[in-house]
Amino acid sequence: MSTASTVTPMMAQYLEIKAQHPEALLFYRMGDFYELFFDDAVAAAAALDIALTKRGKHEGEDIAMCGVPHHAAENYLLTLIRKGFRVAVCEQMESPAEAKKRGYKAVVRREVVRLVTPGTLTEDTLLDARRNNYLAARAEIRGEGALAWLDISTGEFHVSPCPAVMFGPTLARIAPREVLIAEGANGFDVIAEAGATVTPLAASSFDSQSATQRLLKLYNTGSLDGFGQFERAEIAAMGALVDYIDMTQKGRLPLIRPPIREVQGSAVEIDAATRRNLELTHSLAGSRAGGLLAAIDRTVTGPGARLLERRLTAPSTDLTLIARWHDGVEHFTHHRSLARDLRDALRAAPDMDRALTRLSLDRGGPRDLTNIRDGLSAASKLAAHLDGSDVALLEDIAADLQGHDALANLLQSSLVAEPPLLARDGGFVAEGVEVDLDEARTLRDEGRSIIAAMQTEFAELTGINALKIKHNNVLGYFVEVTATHADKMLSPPHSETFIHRQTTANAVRFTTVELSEMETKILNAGARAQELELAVFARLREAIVDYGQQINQAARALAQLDVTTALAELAVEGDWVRPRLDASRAFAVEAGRHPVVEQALRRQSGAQFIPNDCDLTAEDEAARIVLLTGPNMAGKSTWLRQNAVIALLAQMGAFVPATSAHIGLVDQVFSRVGAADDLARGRSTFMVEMVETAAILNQAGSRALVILDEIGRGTATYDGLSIAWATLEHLQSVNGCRALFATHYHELTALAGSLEGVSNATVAVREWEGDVIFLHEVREGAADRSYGVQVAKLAGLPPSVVERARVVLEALEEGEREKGGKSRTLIDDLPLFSVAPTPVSKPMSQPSAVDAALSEILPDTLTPKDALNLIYELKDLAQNAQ
Ligand SMILES: Nc1ncnc2c1ncn2[C@@H]1O[C@H](COP(=O)(O)OP(=O)(O)OP(=O)(O)O)[C@@H](O)[C@H]1O
Repeated sequence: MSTASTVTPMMAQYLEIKAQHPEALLFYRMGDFYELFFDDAVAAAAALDIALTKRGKHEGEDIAMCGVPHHAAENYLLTLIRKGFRVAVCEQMESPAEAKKRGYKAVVRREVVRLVTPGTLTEDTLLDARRNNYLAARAEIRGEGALAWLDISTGEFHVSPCPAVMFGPTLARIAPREVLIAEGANGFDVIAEAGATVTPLAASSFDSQSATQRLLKLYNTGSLDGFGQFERAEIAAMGALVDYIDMTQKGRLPLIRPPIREVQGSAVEIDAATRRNLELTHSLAGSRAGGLLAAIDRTVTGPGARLLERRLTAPSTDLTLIARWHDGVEHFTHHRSLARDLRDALRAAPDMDRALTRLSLDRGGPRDLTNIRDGLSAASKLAAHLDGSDVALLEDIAADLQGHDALANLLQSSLVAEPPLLARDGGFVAEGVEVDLDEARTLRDEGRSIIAAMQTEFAELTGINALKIKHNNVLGYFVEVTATHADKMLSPPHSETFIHRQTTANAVRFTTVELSEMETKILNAGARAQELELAVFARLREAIVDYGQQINQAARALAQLDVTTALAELAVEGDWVRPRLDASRAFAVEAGRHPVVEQALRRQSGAQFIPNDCDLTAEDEAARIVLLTGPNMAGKSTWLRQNAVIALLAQMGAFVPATSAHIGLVDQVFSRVGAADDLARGRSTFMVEMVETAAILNQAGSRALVILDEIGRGTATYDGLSIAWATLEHLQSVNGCRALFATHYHELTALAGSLEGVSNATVAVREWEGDVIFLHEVREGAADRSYGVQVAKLAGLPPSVVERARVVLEALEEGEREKGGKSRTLIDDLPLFSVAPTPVSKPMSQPSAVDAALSEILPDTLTPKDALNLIYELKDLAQNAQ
C-alpha cells in the first residue's frame, strides 16, 4: 500500500516540523488547542494525566493524539518541563481565511516559534519569583575550561574560567537548571549530579571564532575588550549560550546584559559537599525549609530574594566590598524607622528584570508595562527616602534609583491603573493618550447609541416616525420603513440620501452614505481600537527596551536595598553584630550561635540556644586547629558548623549571630562529616568519607577554614584513629589552615601537647544519677569520657542492653588499665557470651512458687513459731527456683 497517498497535507506538515525537533514534544497549534500526536501524545498524556485519543490513520495505524487548550497551556508546559521534557511550540502563522486565499486545500502556515527548555523560561507562572533560573554552558579548549551562565529571565550573564576540578563545585554554587556541553565532551555525570538537565550541542556551537561574531552582534560592538579580557574557552562558553538562546527563541534575543567576568578567588570557594553539610540553601533532607537561606531571608521582593541567595552561595573575598555592605546594614540597624518605611515601599516594587526580558522577547503583556511603571515609581520614592544618607552603598543605590522620570511619566500617563493580562484584550491604554483611539473606543462602545441617534435624525428628516435602523448579517445596518412609505423614500429629495437596498413584502430597506460609513466605522472600531492600542503597546515597549540598561540598574539597586534592609532587620531581630573583618588570620567569635538550630529550638521546645566562643586565631602562616571531643548529642556538630556559617555570613555582608566576631578573611570553606551515607552516588560510606577528606587535604590553603566532624568513624577503630591522626597532622603541617576537628578518638587529644597550634576543647556535660545532662557549653580541655552508654539510654535502648553495656564497658576500661590496652586478650577475658543478659522486667508469666506461697499466708493467724518455719520454707522455695 502506498503510504504517501494516505498522508493528509496537514499531517505532512506536522511530520515535516516534527522531524526538525525530534528531541522535543511538539505542541502543534490547531485553533484553540495545542495538539500532540504519535509518541509525543502518548508521553504527554501520561505526564499530564490527560485523555489520549485518536485522530485518523497513518500508515494504516491509528494516530494517537492528545491536546491542551491554548489558554491554559502554561500550566501544562510547567508540568512537562518539571518532568524533564522539552517542548517545541508551533503556532499558526496565518488565519485559515488567509490560507484559503492561497488555494482551497492550502494548509495554514505553521512555525515553531519557541523551544521551551528548563533553562530558557521567561513566564512568571513557569518561574520561581525568588530564585534565579540559570542556563549554563561549559567549554574546554586545549585543556583550558570555562563556564558561562545566564538567567534569560533577568538578563544576568556571567562567565568564569573553570578548570575541570572546579566544574562540580561551581555548578553546586549556581545550581543551573540546564547545562550545555559539547557533544562527546566530559562532564555529563557532573551535571547530572548537580541535578541539572544536560543538553548536548554540536561542537560548532562552541567554536570560539563564530562565538566571537555572535557576541559582537549581540552587543552591536566591534570588540569585546570593553567587557574584559576573556580566554578563548570563556568566549566559546558564552557563544554557545547565545547560540542556544537564538535557537530556542527562534531568532529573538532577549536583552542580555554585558557579561560579568568572575575571576577565580573573588568568592569563597565552597564545594558541593560543604554546601550540603552546612545546609546553605537546602536542609540535609533536601527542602529549602530548614536550610540557612530560609532562616536568614527577610527580603520582601523576588529580585531581593534572588540576590540574597547569590550572596550566600558566593560570599565575597573582597574586604572593601564586604565593608561597604556592612556599612549599609549598620546604617539601617541605627535607622530602624527609615528601614521600615523603605521595606514598605519595596513591597510595592514589581520584578522589573523579568518584565523587561519578556518585553524584549515580545512576549510581554500590558502588566509588564505597568510593572516597569510601578517599579520606576517605587524607585524614585525610595531614592527620596535615602536622601541625605552618607553611606557610600546607599548613595550609589540612590543614584541608580533616580533619574527615570521621563519614562516613568510616559508610562504613568499612557496606562490605566490595572490593565488586563493580554495586549490583544485591549483596555490598557489610558483615555486621552490618542485622539483616534478614544474615538475608536467611543464608536465601539457607544455604537448602538450612535445608531439610535441617527435613527432619530432620519425620522425627523423624513417625517416618518416608524423609520427604524436595523441590522442583519446579510445587509449589515439598514434603514427600514414600511411599504406605505416606499414612494416617499424612493422619490426626491429623500432618494438622494437613501439608497435602496431591498424590498420585502411589508418593508423597504435603504442605506445611506453616512450609515454605511458609520457601519464600517463601528464594525472596524473594535479592530481599530485594538490596533491602535497595540501600536501604543509597541511604542511603549520600544521605549522600555531602549531604556533597558537603566532599568536593569534601577532593578539591581532595588534588590540591593531589599537585601541590605532585610539583613538589618535580621540583625536587629536576632541581636546580631557587625563582624570585624580584615586580612589577618584571626578567628575569634564570642558567644556565637547557629541561626538554624537556634530557630528550631525556639520553635520546637522554646529552649534557649547556649552561645559558645571559638578561638581559632592563627599566628602568621601557622596552622591553628581545635580538637573537639565530647559525647554524642552534646552539640559538637552544631558548634563546628555555626563557626563556618558565621564566617560565610560575615563575608556575604551580613551581621553575625554572636556578641563579637573578628575574622581574618577566609577564601575556602570545607566541611565534612564522617560516615555520611551516600547511597545515591553508589559509593560506600567510608569511600565517600575518604574521597572527600582527600579533596580537602589536596586543596585547602592557608586561608581555608576546615571543619571535620568525626572523620574516620566509617571504619574499624584503629584504622579510623590512624586516618584521623594522619589527617590532623597533614592539616597542621602541610595545609597550615584554621580547622575545627571533632572526634570521638580520645587518643588524639594527646596531639595538643605535641603539635604546634593544636589545642583541645570539649563540650561539657554533667552526670547526674547515672544519666548525662547536656550543657552544650564548649570549654577548653579534653572530654574525660564519651558517655556513649548514657546517651544510648536516653535514646531508649532497652534497659537490659544499657545495663549489659555498662558492665562490658567497665570490664574493658579495667582491662585497659591493667593490661595496657591489649584489647584482644581483654576481649577474650570478658565473659561476653558466658552469661545470659539479665532481663530487667520478667515476662508476663505465671507467678513464682515463692509468690504463690506468699499470697496464701494470713499473717494474723500465724504463731511466732509458724512464722519462723515459713521463712525457712520460703527460702527453700526461692533456692529451688534458681
Ligand atoms: N549550643 C546549643 N545550645 C542548645 N542546644 C544545642 C546546642 N548545640 C546543640 N544543641 C542541641 O543538641 C542537639 C545535638 O547537637 P549536635 O548534633 O551538634 O550534637 P553532636 O555532639 O554533634 O552529636 P553527634 O556526635 O551524635 O552527631 C541539636 O540538635 C540541638 O538540639
